[in-house]
Amino acid sequence: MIILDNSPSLLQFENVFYTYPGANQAAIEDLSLSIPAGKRTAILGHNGCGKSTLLLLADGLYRCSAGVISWQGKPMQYQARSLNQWRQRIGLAFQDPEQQLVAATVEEDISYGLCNLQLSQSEIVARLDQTLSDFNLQELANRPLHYLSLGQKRRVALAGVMALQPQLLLLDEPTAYLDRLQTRHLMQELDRIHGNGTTIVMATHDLDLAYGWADWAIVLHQGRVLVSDQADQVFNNVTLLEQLELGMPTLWEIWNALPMAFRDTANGTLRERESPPKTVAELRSRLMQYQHCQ
Ligand SMILES: Nc1ncnc2c1ncn2[C@@H]1O[C@H](COP(=O)(O)OP(=O)(O)OP(=O)(O)O)[C@@H](O)[C@H]1O
Repeated sequence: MIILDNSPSLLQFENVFYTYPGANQAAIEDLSLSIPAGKRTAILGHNGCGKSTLLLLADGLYRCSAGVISWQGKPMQYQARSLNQWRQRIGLAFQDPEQQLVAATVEEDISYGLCNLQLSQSEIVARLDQTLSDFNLQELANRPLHYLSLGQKRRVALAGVMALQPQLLLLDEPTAYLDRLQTRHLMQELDRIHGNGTTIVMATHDLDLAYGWADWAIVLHQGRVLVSDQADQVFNNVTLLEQLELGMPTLWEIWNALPMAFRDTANGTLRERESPPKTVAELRSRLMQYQHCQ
């Protein structure tokens, strides 16, 4: 079921197909979706369901075998010049930052993309400085990339994408291999980026992460969209998530395992069902509120 959001759509896929050379089955099959502007969209699904392929198609790195991919209604053109413009609007951070980083040092890598935009020297320097500061990379600016940890490489790769000031940021499993602290830092960076007006799409199989972060969710299965809807609606669709064996977000499960009385909130004389909490802090605060009322 594909629900259309009221927000204007930035990116649309219409009946898109993609088959890898030599493969006998399509990785993306008759896929239609719309990415709402201003939202945090999570693309969910098992390994191999087509998340990375979808993002590579969205960035124009792969060309669909059939169907149309459009930006605000204008179909993607695959000539080098059009693709260059396309990629100024849409930035993609790869699952593996090693595939993204091309230069010798942090500073050179971030400058590389800026030089390709043919900006003036002063604009390049200004954007480089701003990006190093935004991503807290000043101390690493001259560090060779091969000396960096994976988490640092991810930060540099994301910084390189954001230096180009895209309107839409695509992230492929951005928290893979990151520890909890690095994940927290990344999510804070994403909050800042989103707060500055960038629409974000994140492909992930981490349901807990998506649950706490997304306001829109798309579930992929075998190269097709099964559902595209408000994240709360998707996470409340127990039948679908269980059928796909995707599991349920941990906080959602804890909340629903609590006795009914915990889950209702006093509102005057009425008691209303609250929506499940999105963070552990929210859950704790609601439990304390409940104990306080007893
Ligand atoms: N280079 C390739 N050549 C042939 N088939 C590929 C290639 N890359 C991916 N595939 C196949 O395409 C399908 C979709 O893969 P894709 O990497 O897009 O899935 P994914 O949802 O991103 O998986 P994961 O969560 O493991 O990253 C899978 O069946 C995969 O085996």
